[in-house]
Amino acid sequence: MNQSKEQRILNFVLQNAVRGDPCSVVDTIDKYCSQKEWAMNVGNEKGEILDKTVEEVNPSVALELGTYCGYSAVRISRLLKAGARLLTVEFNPEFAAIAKQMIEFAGVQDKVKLLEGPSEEIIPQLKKKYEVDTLDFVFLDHWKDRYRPDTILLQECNLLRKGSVLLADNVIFPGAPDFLDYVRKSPHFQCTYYPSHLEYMQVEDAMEKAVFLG
Ligand SMILES: O=c1[nH]cnc2c(O)c(F)c(-c3ccc(F)cc3)cc12
Ligand SMILES: [Mg+2]
Repeated sequence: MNQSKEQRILNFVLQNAVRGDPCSVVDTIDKYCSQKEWAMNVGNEKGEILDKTVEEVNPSVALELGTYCGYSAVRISRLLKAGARLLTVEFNPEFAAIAKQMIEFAGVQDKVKLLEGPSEEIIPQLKKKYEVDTLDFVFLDHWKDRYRPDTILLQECNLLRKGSVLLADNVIFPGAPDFLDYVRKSPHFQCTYYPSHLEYMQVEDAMEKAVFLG
């Protein structure tokens, strides 16, 4: 049976990146996806905005919604301090299987817990099943129609504390207008807009940072 694009990306990393070196994994995925096949990794330009936000927050507990091939899970976890952890949620089992191998090859498996299933089912389990108190950082990079409901669900589950930082990818393309409207109008969030470009393309995109005010 012929390979999926995601399997081709993983194979390229296994053959060309340095095992145990997260930066080489990130750079190798970017090389493949800019030169051979486009894929929906956050990419290097928006990835630098992600890096700066993670470094600023320096989270002990981080959540990612939308693992895909593991690019941003590797990118985020390479910046985490000793003992800090990233929980990453992926709905698609094929993507989750690729991401698991990507995370292990990068050598960040001790910092990353990959949770397979729909975000709306996993978020309510984080406190009891995954021993989360509150989240310091949340990267929203899954399905654009879930950004707003999952942000509300995180609040309902008391997973955000004063200062928790949400960072959302693709708020321009494909776009998450209801999410932007919600966080920008809410008195509980302080928002910042970061214009950028769609990964590997000269198409406008942006990221939105929303700090929970309690
Ligand atoms: O579904 C997505 N989840 C998370 N991130 C995405 C992304 O960064 C994209 F560019 C895109 C995308 C897909 C097709 C296009 F033509 C343009 C952007 C989709 C997603
Ligand atoms: Mg994205």
